[in-house]
Amino acid sequence: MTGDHLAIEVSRLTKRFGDVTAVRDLSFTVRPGVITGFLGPNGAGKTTTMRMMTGLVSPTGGTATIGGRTYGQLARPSRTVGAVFDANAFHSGHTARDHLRVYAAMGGYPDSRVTDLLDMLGLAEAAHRRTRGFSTGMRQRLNLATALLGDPRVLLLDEPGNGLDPEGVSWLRGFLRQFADEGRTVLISSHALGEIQQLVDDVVVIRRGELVAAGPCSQLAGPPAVLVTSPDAAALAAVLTAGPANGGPAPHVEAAGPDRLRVRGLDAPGLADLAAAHHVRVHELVVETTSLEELFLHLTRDKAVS
Ligand SMILES: Nc1ncnc2c1ncn2[C@@H]1O[C@H](COP(=O)(O)OP(=O)(O)OP(=O)(O)O)[C@@H](O)[C@H]1O
Repeated sequence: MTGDHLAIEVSRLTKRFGDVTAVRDLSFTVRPGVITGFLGPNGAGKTTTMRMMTGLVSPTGGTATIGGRTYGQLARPSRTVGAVFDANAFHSGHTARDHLRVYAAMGGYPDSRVTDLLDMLGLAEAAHRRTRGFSTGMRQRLNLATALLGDPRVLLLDEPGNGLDPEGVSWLRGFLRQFADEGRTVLISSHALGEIQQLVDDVVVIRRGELVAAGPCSQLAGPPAVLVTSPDAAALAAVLTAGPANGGPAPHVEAAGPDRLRVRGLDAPGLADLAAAHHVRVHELVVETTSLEELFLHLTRDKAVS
């Protein structure tokens, strides 16, 4: 199956609940083969959007399709899309195996699939324990197992990092990476960036139901800046702003302290070489990358109303 069959396409999606517009004219694409983070502050509309992707909520306007089809148009939806929404949606008296068997029976999947998934998600030893005693991490794994029953090619996870310990996050990262490396599509929502920053390749950022930014993290964050410390900072700034001898664009330079400059548009080796060529002393070079956290705060900050 080629990638396009696995892309999620959200087009002019809108959802109103009475007076509340939870999602407003939202459009973005989620591509297969990578992990996409769906980010936004609490109440931004992430869950509502994901519920519309899976037919649990019907849009007021627009469409959400998977491989060109709405959820309702998919022949066997659980073979295409697996979704995890609520970490606590278990019958507390059921064991992990019971829980999976109920869903397997509903989807028409064999018992052997239940056994395989319990193994695959590290739940084999807990298979006969009642879910009421499960930790958050175990609940998340069981939810994931449920979503994976149909061996779907698209996985939607709503706040999967919630309550996971570092080991759980690391396990989830490995699991999702493998899933994406097989060319499948992964969309995971979060309002807590720290939880998914190490996990995602692309991001879709929304705020108050509207798109704020979308694309690969590396592109959104922009090229890294280089912080250079030099006792000859003024001389270095002059050399830099004069631009390269070949007439190419000059890097952008700003003061970042008495002996420091922040330089964009020239990488650290280029900067060091240029300084050496002009006999300008350099004491320190630090490459500054914008973290997703900073980007997110910047993008979702409430702008002053003019
Ligand atoms: N069934 C509903 N009826 C009325 N309002 C709703 C309903 N579901 C969601 N909303 C409202 O829509 C808005 C978006 O909610 P949603 O749960 O989609 O946001 P979210 O980004 O997932 O938030 P969180 O990170 O807190 O889970 C909120 O204002 C919420 O109160």
